[in-house]
Amino acid sequence: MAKKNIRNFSIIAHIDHGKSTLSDRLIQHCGGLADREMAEQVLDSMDIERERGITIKAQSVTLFYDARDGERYMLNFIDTPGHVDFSYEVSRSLAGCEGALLVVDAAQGVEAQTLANCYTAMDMDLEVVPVLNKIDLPQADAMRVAQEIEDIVGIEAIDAVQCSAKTGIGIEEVLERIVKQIPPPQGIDEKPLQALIIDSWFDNYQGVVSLVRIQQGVLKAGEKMKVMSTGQIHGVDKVGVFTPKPLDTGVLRSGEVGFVIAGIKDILGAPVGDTLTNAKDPSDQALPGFRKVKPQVYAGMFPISSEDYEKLRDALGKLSLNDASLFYEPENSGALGFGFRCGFLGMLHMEIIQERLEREYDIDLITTAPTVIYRVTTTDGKEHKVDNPSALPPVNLIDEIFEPIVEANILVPQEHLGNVITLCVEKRGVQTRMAYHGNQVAMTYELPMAEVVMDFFDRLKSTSRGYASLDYQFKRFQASHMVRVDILINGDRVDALALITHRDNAEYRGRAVVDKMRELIPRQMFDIAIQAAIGNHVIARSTVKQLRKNVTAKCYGGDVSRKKKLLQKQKEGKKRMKQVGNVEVPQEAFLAVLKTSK
Ligand SMILES: Nc1nc2c(ncn2[C@@H]2O[C@H](COP(=O)(O)OP(=O)(O)OP(=O)(O)O)[C@@H](O)[C@H]2O)c(=O)[nH]1
Repeated sequence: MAKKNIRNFSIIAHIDHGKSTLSDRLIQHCGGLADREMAEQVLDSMDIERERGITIKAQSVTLFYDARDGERYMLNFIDTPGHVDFSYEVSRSLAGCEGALLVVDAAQGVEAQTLANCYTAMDMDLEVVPVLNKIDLPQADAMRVAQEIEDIVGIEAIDAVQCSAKTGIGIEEVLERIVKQIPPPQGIDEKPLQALIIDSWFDNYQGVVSLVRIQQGVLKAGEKMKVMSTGQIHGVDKVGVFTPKPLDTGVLRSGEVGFVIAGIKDILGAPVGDTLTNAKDPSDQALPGFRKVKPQVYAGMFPISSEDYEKLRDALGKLSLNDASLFYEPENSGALGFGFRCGFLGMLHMEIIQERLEREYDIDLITTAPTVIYRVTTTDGKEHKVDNPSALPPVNLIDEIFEPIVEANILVPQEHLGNVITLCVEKRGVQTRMAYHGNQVAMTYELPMAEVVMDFFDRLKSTSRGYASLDYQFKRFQASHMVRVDILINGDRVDALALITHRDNAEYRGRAVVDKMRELIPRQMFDIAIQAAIGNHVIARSTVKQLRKNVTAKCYGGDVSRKKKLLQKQKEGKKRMKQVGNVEVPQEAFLAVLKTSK
């Protein structure tokens, strides 16, 4: 395809503004799928994504569009995730594009997440094309929302295309705008190959599949390619595009986006952000790649059954291949045995990884309370990074603890402003900016990251009836009065239950965990004391009273088989327990800490 007839674009949209529906419509309009195949949304391909209705991994699809000017165009659409946890993946997808559609729900208006992603696109010099979706809704107000886009985003939007991805109105106009407004890619086929790896994933039959954007040169099946960071050389087996079904084309030229399969079996063989080049005539320069994202939330993941340890290591390895932000290293806990300390972008990311491990890899897990990274200076003048409460130095050696602070941008309609401000204050937030745009209020807060990553997003949504939206990024470390709260069971400190919290919240959280544990730990043959303590100072305590439990007492008579069955059942129940000293603690109790944030 001539370069002037290629368009590479992404869609930027807030969750639920209709990105998936619109992309399916575009695919349908260009004849990529039969009607019956449209029943399933195509681009959200992972099970979990479909169930939660959110888009996580970048995917791509190549469409052929016969435009009104009589020319045929190749449209490469690269999907982007919409959730606040995944904004780094957005910049990854955008790196393969010259333009982006900014899809805004014509009833809801602009939301914070859209804003952040839009600025990323503008920073990368992409052409941003506004699209007002859902104009079929009676409450849609295209003029108001167009004005909002101009005021808040700062791009021209008065003659923005209006469409309904649901009914199909305006879809052809959207395609026309893509062709007219987004510039074609640059790049010269005759130069040495440079292909940027946008995404890589593991396919059980074909090995590693990579989605690439060819910046210059040509990538051909049958030739040899080199992975620039490692110098490894592989024979190129297959090259093609997703239409959305994989279609072998045998070649990808500069400016094009498609997949490459080169029999790479090692899951680290084609890292995202790396550059592929031709082995015979290599480029001497790698592409800039992506900003490395650092995990922000850490938690321990332990297999319930210790036999699953190797399986867990293998699964984490596979998941981290196309998820550069997933971090893991071995961790050993006194209470939970061998497992991994894992780092995530946020709580949603953590939940998704946990679900995938349980569902796709069939591993039962215990996850410990998530924590952010603290910077700790000790009296010997050293500085430590602490991502695990149990690794916090003893109180008497600590000089100061610094906690991460984020800058959060919040957009909220005026009627919910009071509630949102109350929430931010409760979360120790400090307002730094506030501006009115029509009915919307844009605020900037500095908030402790620990407060934001826990349940802030959910609380924000519920306190504003779903209307407030949020975007945040790390700003700096700040000295804070943080303490470690230990949980003791019959005098034994349980490392997996320790948590770091602000001194002002310590009593509340200690009390909440102790109460929750008391509900969850079953009575045993002796009293169980549960305590929360800061150093040696106990801040909350509670007792699970003893009970002599005789499960077989109900079986009068000599029915041995029934007695055996009951004993067997009791034994199975025990498998889901962890032994702490002489106390059996059920798995749910380890999760209690998660549910007691304030
Ligand atoms: N009335 C109306 N509803 C629409 C339109 N487009 C999408 N929807 C509905 O809006 C909801 C969200 O649409 P999705 O396409 O799943 O939204 P999304 O932005 O892809 O969401 P994520 O995948 O989570 O990023 C669905 O219930 C759609 O049926 C439209 O033009 N009109």
